[in-house]
Amino acid sequence: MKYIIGIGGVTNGGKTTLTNRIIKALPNCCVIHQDDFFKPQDQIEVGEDGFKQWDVLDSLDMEAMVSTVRAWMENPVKFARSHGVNVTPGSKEPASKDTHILVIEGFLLYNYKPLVELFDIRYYLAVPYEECKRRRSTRNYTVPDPPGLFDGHVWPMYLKHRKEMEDDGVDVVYLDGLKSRDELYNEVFEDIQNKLLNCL
Ligand SMILES: Nc1ncnc2c1ncn2[C@@H]1O[C@H](COP(=O)(O)OP(=O)(O)O)[C@@H](O)[C@H]1O
Ligand SMILES: NC(=O)c1ccc[n+]([C@@H]2O[C@H](COP(=O)(O)O)[C@@H](O)[C@H]2O)c1
Ligand SMILES: [Mg+2]
Repeated sequence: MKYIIGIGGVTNGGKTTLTNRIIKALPNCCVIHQDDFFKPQDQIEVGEDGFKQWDVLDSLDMEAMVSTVRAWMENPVKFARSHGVNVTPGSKEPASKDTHILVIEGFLLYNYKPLVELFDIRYYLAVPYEECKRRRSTRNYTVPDPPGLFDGHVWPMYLKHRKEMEDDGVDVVYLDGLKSRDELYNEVFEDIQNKLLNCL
């Protein structure tokens, strides 16, 4: 069985932190980080507001990202081996036989049609404005945020994409990013275990 899990939501919601714990706990589990698909800086458009438009689908090579997901779907064992993931042989237990899991994490997972339909379950981490702004101010991206980027571009784009996703009726499981790392991990891990058992 193949199972694709999305961990999406707002920047600094805790997606990467949660993902890194979840993938360690699941068997035969590969991961794809959307951050790895940002286009080079010189290809990022500058908006009328003067800011580089990082937080839009055009800043990402989404075709390459979907191709990577499809490569996993076609041959998860080959994908795992070529990405250094240990593949354990299918045990005789029905609950673990030939189960392959892919976790995809990123801030714009559910606004791109060819990707959104590939998920078996979609988690969505959210944190309020003040906390998001506070966490973001401590982050060091490969390209540092210029002054005013959060209020001028990042937060408005988050609200826009979230509204589009909700208007499109995308089915997501909301997670409260204010909960502790442990609480989030336990909640999501338990939910995944139950979903996997229901699938088998
Ligand atoms: N549950 C949490 N509670 C408080 N801080 C968190 C939590 N999860 C992550 N963080 C912190 O918030 C920041 C962003 O986390 P990160 O996992 O990189 O988020 P994202 O990938 O969604 O941008 C980091 O400084 C991280 O240590
Ligand atoms: N990885 C990069 O090359 C890069 C560059 C500039 C901004 N960013 C920021 O990364 C954010 C998405 O990543 P997180 O969800 O982990 O915060 C976006 O809000 C974007 O502004 C990333
Ligand atoms: Mg991240």
